[in-house]
Amino acid sequence: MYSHALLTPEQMYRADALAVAAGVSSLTLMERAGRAVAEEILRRFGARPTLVLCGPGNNGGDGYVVARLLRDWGWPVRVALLGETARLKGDAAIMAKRWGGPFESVTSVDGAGLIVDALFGAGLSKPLSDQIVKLSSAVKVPVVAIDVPSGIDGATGAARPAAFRADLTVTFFRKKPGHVLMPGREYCGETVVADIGIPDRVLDEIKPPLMENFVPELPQAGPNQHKYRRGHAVVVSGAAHQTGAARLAARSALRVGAGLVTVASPKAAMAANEAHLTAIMLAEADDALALGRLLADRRKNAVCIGPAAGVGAETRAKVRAALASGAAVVLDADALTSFALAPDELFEAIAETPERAVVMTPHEGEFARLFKDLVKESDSKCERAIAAAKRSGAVILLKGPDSVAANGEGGAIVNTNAPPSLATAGSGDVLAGLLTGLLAQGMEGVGAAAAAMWLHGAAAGKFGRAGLTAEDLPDLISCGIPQNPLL
Ligand SMILES: NC(=O)C1=CN([C@@H]2O[C@H](COP(=O)(O)OP(=O)(O)OC[C@H]3O[C@@H](n4cnc5c(N)ncnc54)[C@H](O)[C@@H]3O)[C@@H](O)[C@H]2O)[C@@H](O)CC1
Ligand SMILES: [K+]
Repeated sequence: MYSHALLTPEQMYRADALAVAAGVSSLTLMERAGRAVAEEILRRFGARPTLVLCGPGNNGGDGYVVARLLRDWGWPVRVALLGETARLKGDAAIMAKRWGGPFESVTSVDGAGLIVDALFGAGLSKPLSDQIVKLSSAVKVPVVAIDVPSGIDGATGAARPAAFRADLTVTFFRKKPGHVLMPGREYCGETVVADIGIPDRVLDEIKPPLMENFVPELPQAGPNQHKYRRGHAVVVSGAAHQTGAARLAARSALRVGAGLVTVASPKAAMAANEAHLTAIMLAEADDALALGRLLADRRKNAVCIGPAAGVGAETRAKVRAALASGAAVVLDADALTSFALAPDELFEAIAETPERAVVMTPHEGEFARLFKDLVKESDSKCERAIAAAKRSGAVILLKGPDSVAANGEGGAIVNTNAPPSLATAGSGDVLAGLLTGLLAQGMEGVGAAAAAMWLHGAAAGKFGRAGLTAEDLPDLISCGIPQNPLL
């Protein structure tokens, strides 16, 4: 159940402690951790002069194990220690003794063909010293980081100045948020999760609420399926010269399996929409009142508003009409910005019908407009999204290379399959459409958000060459949606 879980450093300490309580000694965990790192190194690199940089805590302890094993396997290994051997404690002191070789001070990386970064892991608590900053800036050879690259916050992915840039990071039991959130993910290079014998059942006690790439079961059309049972999605069109975004969203909703999709268009944009739509239906809804009337038909069970909707009172009124309809609502782009001066009005309107799903899909700029005080550097992207979900009563899909979907109960899913090619005009409209299509098929909010961002990334990944445009994306969804795309 917790195969996709992410553990904060605190939760990882707890997992270690529960494993120890269950009879695995902490020294055994350290030996296995170091062995796992050494084996991953052996798998990727030929023997070469290796410098293991060891810090004062247990991350350094893992480093001594790596040094001993590589040396025993015939590698030329040096160990540099930050601090003094006399001050080492517990398991790290034991492993330093078992290394049995000389200790250098941490002054230079000259002569090394590979660096093992065992300076700081979960225990990083302050900025890197000038001495370490100088050292990390001088590294020109491959770096293998133990647990996390030194200088990266395992809980948030934040990078201290001159954090180590690893080619490979080996962590233990489960990834930490810092391995998947930016910029941490970039500093980790390839991340490998090693099994060090912590039993999975410790997670039943910890109940980690954060996950990576978790996609719930997707809706499937059965043999007796009828289009009216697959939901009816409505996408609100922008003005006459701003209709493309809504059509991209509408096409995506249809591709992802909504039974019917209607574009609700202002009168002046009818001709433009009509000229471009075939399988997707078109209905005139010139103002909020008309949109409310259209949505009074309860078979229309999911609405998307925001893509090129325009910023202002008209969009605010349409958002209120969508929220009052009782349908699931996706609020994107201009629908969010329209409430920048009065976010509480939006949250109050959401609170009026708490039983239906509302999902907001802000990028960082839109997020900052609605949740100014939640933009704190010390908080992880997951914490910010969860806090925003709690305040707004909506599921928050906070977009970026590390999109996060969070609900008000404190759960969050980080998506890591999105290639950089998704940073293209209209890509967000497709995401909003996928989400609307999944909600129309009855998925609950955070599940639909997780599935939409995963399918979005997977579609872009399938394109597999330069030149991806948002128009390509809906058709790449059509390659069949497996029951669980991660299997
Ligand atoms: N039983 C366990 O808890 C296990 C822990 N393991 C390893 O243990 C690590 C955690 O060990 P620790 O909790 O000892 O933490 P660390 O080894 O990450 O660092 C803690 C030490 O570094 C100092 N420190 C922190 N930031 C500093 C900075 N910027 N400049 C100078 N000194 C700084 C702290 O004062 C403390 O002495 C994990 O990352 C993992 O590598 C593994 O051996 C697996 C088992
Ligand atoms: K490290």
